[in-house]
Formats: sequence, C-alpha cells, structure tokens
Amino acid sequence: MVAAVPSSASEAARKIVGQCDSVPGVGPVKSLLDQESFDQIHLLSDYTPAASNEFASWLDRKVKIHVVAVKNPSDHGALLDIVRPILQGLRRAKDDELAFHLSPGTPAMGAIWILLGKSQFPATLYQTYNGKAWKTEIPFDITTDVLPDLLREPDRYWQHLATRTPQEVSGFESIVGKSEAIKAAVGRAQRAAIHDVPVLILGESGTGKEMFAEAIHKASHRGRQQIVSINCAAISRELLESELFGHVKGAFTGADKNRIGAFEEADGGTLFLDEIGECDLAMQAKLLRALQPPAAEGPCCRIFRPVGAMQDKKVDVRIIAATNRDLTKAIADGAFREDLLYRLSIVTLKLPPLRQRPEDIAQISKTLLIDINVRLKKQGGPSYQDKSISADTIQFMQRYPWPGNVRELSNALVQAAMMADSKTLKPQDIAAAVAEFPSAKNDDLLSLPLGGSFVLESHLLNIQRHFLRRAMLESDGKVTKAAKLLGYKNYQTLSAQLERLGVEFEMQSEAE
Ligand SMILES: Nc1ncnc2c1ncn2[C@@H]1O[C@H](COP(=O)(O)OP(=O)(O)OP(=O)(O)O)[C@@H](O)[C@H]1O
Repeated sequence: MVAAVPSSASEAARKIVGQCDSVPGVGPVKSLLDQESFDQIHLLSDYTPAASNEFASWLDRKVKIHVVAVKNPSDHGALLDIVRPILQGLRRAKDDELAFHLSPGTPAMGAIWILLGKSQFPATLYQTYNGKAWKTEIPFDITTDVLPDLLREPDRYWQHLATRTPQEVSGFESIVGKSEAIKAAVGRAQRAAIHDVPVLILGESGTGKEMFAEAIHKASHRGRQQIVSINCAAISRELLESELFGHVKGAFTGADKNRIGAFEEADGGTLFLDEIGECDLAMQAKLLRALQPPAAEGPCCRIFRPVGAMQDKKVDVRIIAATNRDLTKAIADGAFREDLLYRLSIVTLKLPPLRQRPEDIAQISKTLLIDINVRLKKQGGPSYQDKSISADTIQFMQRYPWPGNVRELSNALVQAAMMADSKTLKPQDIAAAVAEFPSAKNDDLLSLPLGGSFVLESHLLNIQRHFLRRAMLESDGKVTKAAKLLGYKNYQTLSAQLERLGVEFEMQSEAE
C-alpha cells in the first residue's frame, strides 16, 4: 500500500494527524489502518526523518512501514519519479493488489494516485472522513475511455512536439531527418512513448520502423529496462510460440530444459514484434490472449502460458508491433484478426517512405557515409580513401524513388563507396550501385525457378520496370533522353509506360 502523511509541518506526529482530520481524532492514515490491514505500507513524508519515524511507529508497530522522503509534496513530476520505481518493485515482487489512500497529503498526491491507480498501476482507492474509511469507486478507465481519444486528437502540445527535429527530442537522436513528415512522425512517437500503451508502426520496408520502436522504448519510462525484438516472419511457425512464451522441459522433442521466452525476458520493459502481419492465425489467437489484460490490471499486464506448462505466467510488458503489410486488406482477406489489430493499435504511427521526403536525403546520406567510411577503412586499411558526396549527386539521389527506402539508400552508399574511383561520389556511382542490386541482376532474372509463385507475365513486367528505372536514372530524369536509351520513338511512349507500370520518378526539365 502507498499512503501519504499530511504535509503541513509540525513538531509532534500525533498533533499533526489530529490537525489534519476534519474533526479532532486520529487522522486519515491511522483511521484507515484501524479498519483495513496491509502487508506493507509506504508512507510519503516531507517531515524530518525523526518526526516521520515517530509518526510511523505511532501508526502501527505490527506492519512494516517504509518511510519515503519527499522534498516537495506539491511537485507532480517529482512525486511521479519517486513513486513509480516503488510501485514497479512492489508489482514485480508480488501479485498482491496495490492500494492508494487519497485523503491525506496534497492535491498533487491525490491526482497522482488517481492517475496511476486508474492506468499503469491498477489499485484499490481508499478515502477516509470523520474517522471512517471506505473503498472509493471512480467509474472511469483512462486507457479505454480517455487515452484513445486523447491520442487521436491533435492538440497544441502535440503540434509543438511536431516542430522539433529528431535530434532535439530525447531518445530519438539516432533518427536522421528534418522534413515536416519526419518531424510529425517523431512528435507523434514521442507522445506515444510517454503513455504505457501498445503502438503499431506501419510503413514500407526500410523506412525505420525498428529504429522508431527503439526510440519510443528509450523515451518511455521503461527506457532503462530491456527492449526485446522478435521478427515474427524470420522464425518458423513451430518455434515462434516457444520464442515468445518460452517452454518447459519435455514440451517437445529437443526441449531438454526449461527456457524463458521473449515476454518474460522483456518483463518491466518492451517487446518489439516486427513483421506482426506475417503471424499465422493460430499464433494470432495466442497473442491475442496475452494482449488482453484482465480488467483489474494495467494496460501492460500480460498473461500467457509457456509451451507445455500447466500454469500461466504474468508479466508487465509494453508491446510495440510493426508491419509493412496492409492489415486492413489482410483482415478483409481473413488473414489477420480484427480484434488483434484493435489490441495492437491503441496508437498507430505511419512512417513516410523516403520518396515523400527527398529533403532528408542529403542529411541521411552524409550521416550514413560517416559510418560507412569508418567501417570500410577498418576493412580496407589505409588504402581506403574517405568518400564524400557532391551536390549534384545529392540532387540525383533526390530524384530516385528508393523503393527500399533508407535501407536501400544505405546499401547503395556502401556499394558506391567501395567501387568509386574518385573521393567524391558521382551520380553514376550511385546509379551503378542501385542498378546492381541482386533483384536487378540478369542472372537472377533469367534463372528464377519456375513453378510455385512464378508467373511469366508478372515477371516480364518487373523486368520492364527495372529497365525503365535504369533509363530514367542514367538520363538524369530527362524523359526524352531516357526514351532514346530504351529505343522508344518518343517520350510520350515512355511516359505512358511509366504510368502503366507504376514506376514513380521525378522528371526533370529537358532544358537543364
Ligand atoms: N531516419 C533514419 N535515419 C537514419 N537511419 C535510418 C533512418 N531510417 C532508417 N534508417 C536505417 O535504415 C535501415 C532500416 O531501418 P529499419 O530496420 O528500422 O527499417 P524497417 O522499417 O524496420 O525495415 P523492415 O520493414 O524491412 O524491417 C537501418 O539500418 C536504419 O538504421
């Protein structure tokens, strides 16, 4: 239990308690202890240690009372900092219920108890008056009644956050970019970070979903605990259940000892479920069970059963999930459960593809190149010359659509830095690098295995797309020149093909 002693200064504990009640008597804390019993009590006090201890021993000698020193009992932030670790410790150590006493202490203390008791640390709330104590009901649920609306509605605070670059936001420093789109994403992510609710990150491959998940974790109050990542697509269906929930010895062939899973490993911290859209329906049902906290528990209470175990386990884990799949379509196709999406997406964050924020390309490329130079120098020794990027190369890169987003940009820079002859990377170095990616290699294109998902017509369309992109790159975005390179009679034929095949490319004026 966490209780608060009155904050007004006084010399004698007994006198203070008497003063604080509405009628002379034993005071709110003692009133409660006379009627209810608790395993342990945490008593917040701004008295001197001697006065606090005297007060504690007068209250009750049978129960363990921890006196917690508070400097300013009206400072909401300081109070939160003090009580959160205590509550986390209590909850981890025991399954018992928490209780908060609302009557003693300052209005700030009362506000903190109600907020925490109704969200992260579900608790029984007590009040006392005229020497009587009772459990008080406050019929609202912050996580389901208030939070979703609060997070959906843009407010002034959010708009303020959305004006800052990632470098200015604590926890998000490793994310590079200064476009409006990235600032808005960081603002929203930071806002999500401070609430202890599930976040679903959507975005094409390579847009930085994992980076954002890590930043949200770092910026949250769980930041000092672990973030555990599981890629749901990379692990076989059979193993995923055991990876997530653990297993007991003998649960299946090869299970020669008990093993804890990612949920348990992430206890107190965050579990990042990457590529959640790839989980099969059986696994989704199991996840759904773990993601439904019982009504009396906080939003991060997870109950699950390790494979082969006879009993459930309970942990405190925040979930961040990510996918590049269109989950609405997957639901319509019967491949994804709507109730699971609802659980995962209390907050959703959609990351913009790189082609929608070309203004970030210069900063991202320069930052990536610093690391690439260090890495290649280590590998290649003194013979490697540090590379830089010229302004016309940046302009060229801003016109390329980067279907693989920042990951493709990073791969292209590594390849260009390794292969380029001069110290400054030229447009043709980047063009050669992107044209050389494995999917574009002639050998791969011609030796693709037949059968399975192979359809000749769609394969030929991909080959066409590849050559259209290459021509646009080699002609610097000029359609007439690109049309000539492809053997088309005029640029209109090329424009029509680009549109038909959905190849996005920023065209340049022919005069340049
Ligand atoms: N804004 C950014 N600033 C710096 N690096 C970035 C940024 N966005 C992505 N990256 C880099 O791009 C690569 C891909 O990022 P990440 O793995 O987070 O993407 P993802 O969306 O999770 O990809 P996937 O869907 O394929 O798993 C990483 O190396 C990451 O460091």
